[in-house]
Amino acid sequence: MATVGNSTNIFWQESPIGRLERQKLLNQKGCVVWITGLSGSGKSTLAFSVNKELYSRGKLSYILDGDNLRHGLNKNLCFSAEDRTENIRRVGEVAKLFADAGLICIASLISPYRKDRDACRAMLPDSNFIEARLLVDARDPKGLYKLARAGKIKGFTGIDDPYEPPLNCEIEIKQKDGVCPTPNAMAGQVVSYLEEEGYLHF
Ligand SMILES: Nc1ncnc2c1ncn2[C@@H]1O[C@H](COP(=O)(O)OS(=O)(=O)O)[C@@H](OP(=O)(O)O)[C@H]1O
Ligand SMILES: Nc1ncnc2c1ncn2[C@@H]1O[C@H](COP(=O)(O)OP(=O)(O)O)[C@@H](O)[C@H]1O
Repeated sequence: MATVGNSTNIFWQESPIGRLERQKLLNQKGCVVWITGLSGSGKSTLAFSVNKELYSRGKLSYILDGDNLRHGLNKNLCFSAEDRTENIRRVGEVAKLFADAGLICIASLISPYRKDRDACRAMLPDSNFIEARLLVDARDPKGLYKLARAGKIKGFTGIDDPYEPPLNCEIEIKQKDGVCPTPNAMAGQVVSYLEEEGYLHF
């Protein structure tokens, strides 16, 4: 008998087909690529590009994008510190399931708090949490910064809400001479890392 959180009398059920069998089937290793950065820094663009590049190499990945998940799984959450923490916790748990399924799970969320990202890292076995930080000038295609600067959106990350950069991330994507790398170049940096670390083969 076990108690987990608020659940009592629950038992873990182990399937005879496990992570290793699925990884062998897919000829890849499940992991989470966690993309963090300000709104408009290119998280979704990078996620799409990595997803496409992996697809072209016959590798299965799946994107968990903050904006999209707030249309469903996380539609009851707002942008208070408490709700952002719950947002990241839920996505971390879902990402863990996708990695266990053998997929390369690409999570792209602002995830502004270091402790929340570190909690997701701690959910994953071994070193299967790869944190990629986008350190580039944010763009404003949705006009949100303009609204936030005008005081029309309160608690906007980077304006009147905090962003805590990673202290030790696996991948940092930066501008060179003030120029942002192209989406393909950014994705190349991530895919090369996955290749070098052995995630693209079983
Ligand atoms: N207050 C505030 N602060 C930051 N962002 C805001 C806010 N309100 C709405 N949005 C829009 O929500 C998108 C970010 O959602 P996330 O789930 O990634 O955010 S978080 O990780 O919980 O902080 C973010 O999308 P991206 O621009 O793709 O990052 C915004 O479009
Ligand atoms: N590497 C890049 N080079 C040029 N434009 C980019 C690049 N990455 C993203 N963009 C553009 O910047 C804007 C914000 O990108 P997006 O991926 O939506 O960011 P985020 O998901 O972090 O909010 C979009 O208009 C996108 O087309």
